[in-house]
Amino acid sequence: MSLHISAKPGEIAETVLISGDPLRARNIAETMLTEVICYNQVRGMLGFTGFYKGKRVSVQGTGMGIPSTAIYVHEFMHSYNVKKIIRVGTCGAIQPELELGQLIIAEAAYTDSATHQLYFPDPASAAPAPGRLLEQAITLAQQLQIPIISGPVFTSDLFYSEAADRWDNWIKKGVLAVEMETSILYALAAYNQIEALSILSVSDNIITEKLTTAQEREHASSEMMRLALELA
Ligand SMILES: O=P(O)(O)O[C@H]1O[C@H](CO)[C@@H](O)[C@H]1O
Ligand SMILES: O=c1cc[nH]c(=O)[nH]1
Repeated sequence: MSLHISAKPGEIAETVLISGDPLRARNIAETMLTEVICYNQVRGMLGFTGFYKGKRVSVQGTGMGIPSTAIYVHEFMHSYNVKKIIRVGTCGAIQPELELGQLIIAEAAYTDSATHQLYFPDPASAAPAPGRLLEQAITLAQQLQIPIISGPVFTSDLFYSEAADRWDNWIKKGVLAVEMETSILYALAAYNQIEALSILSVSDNIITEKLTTAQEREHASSEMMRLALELA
């Protein structure tokens, strides 16, 4: 047991899918896994372990943002010996051509978060996806004929921005989308030499102002979940 996860030793698999939304974690467990156990309900951050095509995998809600995600990623690595973490999240696209539901594989994550700068002091550099999951996911998506695009994302501490020009520089740099967890996942995973990847589904386009509902975000894209589970 760790402070925020009540799983007994051995109850969490070596590969964990994480999602900001704990109800998305439950949805993945209920619809895609067999022989499921719920190993965590502490603070409502649901965690489940089950099997996908015979392979043991866990899925855990982390809550929103860098500080909350850092707690779960730390406890997975240091208390449960987790070796691969795959984020299945939603994001707001900042390139106008990106449609709702488009899957993005985060090659790297920029951020202006001060927490992240404890690991990556240069805010102009992006944290790359650590390990081989990135190239494996791109190959697998081609084999499974799941349309994806890969590129950099931006991890923000703010969901709502008051500044109208907040994204201008990042749009010019070719950043595809904004979300709130990937940079710390990549930084902590690299620091501890484990593998990590974020697969994101576009839930809104900040430029065109197209939106999905909260319920659609809970269920997100079934192709994203399939790609993540095949990768696991
Ligand atoms: O869908 P999830 O995984 O929660 O990810 C995105 O959605 C939340 C904001 O609505 C933030 O956590 C952001 O990163
Ligand atoms: O962080 C996020 C996630 C989804 N959509 C956004 O606009 N921002």
